[in-house]
Amino acid sequence: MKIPFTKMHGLGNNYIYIDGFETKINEELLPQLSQAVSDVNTGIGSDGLILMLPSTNADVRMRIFNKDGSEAMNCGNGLRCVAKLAYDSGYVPKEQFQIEAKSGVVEAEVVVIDGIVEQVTIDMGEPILQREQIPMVTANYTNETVINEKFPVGDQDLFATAVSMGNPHVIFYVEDINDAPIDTVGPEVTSDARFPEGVNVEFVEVLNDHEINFRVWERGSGITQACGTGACASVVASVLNNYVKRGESVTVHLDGGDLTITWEENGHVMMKGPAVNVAEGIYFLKT
Ligand SMILES: N[C@@H](CCC[C@H](N)C(=O)O)C(=O)O
Repeated sequence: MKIPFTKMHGLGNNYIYIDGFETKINEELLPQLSQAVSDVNTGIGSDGLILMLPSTNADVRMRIFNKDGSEAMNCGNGLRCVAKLAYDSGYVPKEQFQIEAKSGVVEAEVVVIDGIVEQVTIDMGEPILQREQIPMVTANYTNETVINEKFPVGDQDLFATAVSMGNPHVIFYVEDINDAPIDTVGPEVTSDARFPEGVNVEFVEVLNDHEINFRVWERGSGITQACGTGACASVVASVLNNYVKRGESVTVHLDGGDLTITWEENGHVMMKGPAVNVAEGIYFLKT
């Protein structure tokens, strides 16, 4: 089967995008297709697969599969790229519109320069802070929320803040982002039994009350250059830990560039950043 695709990235977090308005793929093949296209040696090379689809309750719908084939509930960088793809390809001929993800419907606004979308703002909605909804399981806990809570990993006592942006995130603060134990703690914590659905693992260095450094080990994909939902969760965590202020914008420096995130007074998290086309082509799926 020949599958037309667009490769896009948001700050280096790159996915293979398939236009599901045009191309219909058997549902059961999607996990294996994500694994196959993501492989840099035998596929195209990506952090996973994203489908842009018609929606019955929004203007367009996104489905996201990680590199390992697991389907995720949400993807911040993916939402910005789907917004660009939907607008640039003419499916959604307006600058403000709605995108449906598995985690719910969000509002998108595109910034168009010379007819092409360059930046996208997404209203990511309200974070989920209740432990059991993240979901995180802890024996005999006293607090409903998980803010700077002792979290032993091996022989170390780390301190965790947990936030869901429709998908689960755990944030650890470090003195220097360059020393973040991303390739040891990342893979260990992502499948820790305390997170029954797994978790995206983030390290944050606070630079000042408007800027943080950020690195991520993504559930299902490993180290990526950026994670939009993770950046949002990290700003929420940084408000909860009194490092930055609610209602003020924070620049998140990720490996692939910067995102501007604000946890608004009304409870919604706003994310603004770029969406970029890389290539178009045909993938040959062996069935
Ligand atoms: N890169 C994404 C998040 C993708 C899904 C995540 N790995 C999960 O399993 O929840 C983003 O930009 O938010």
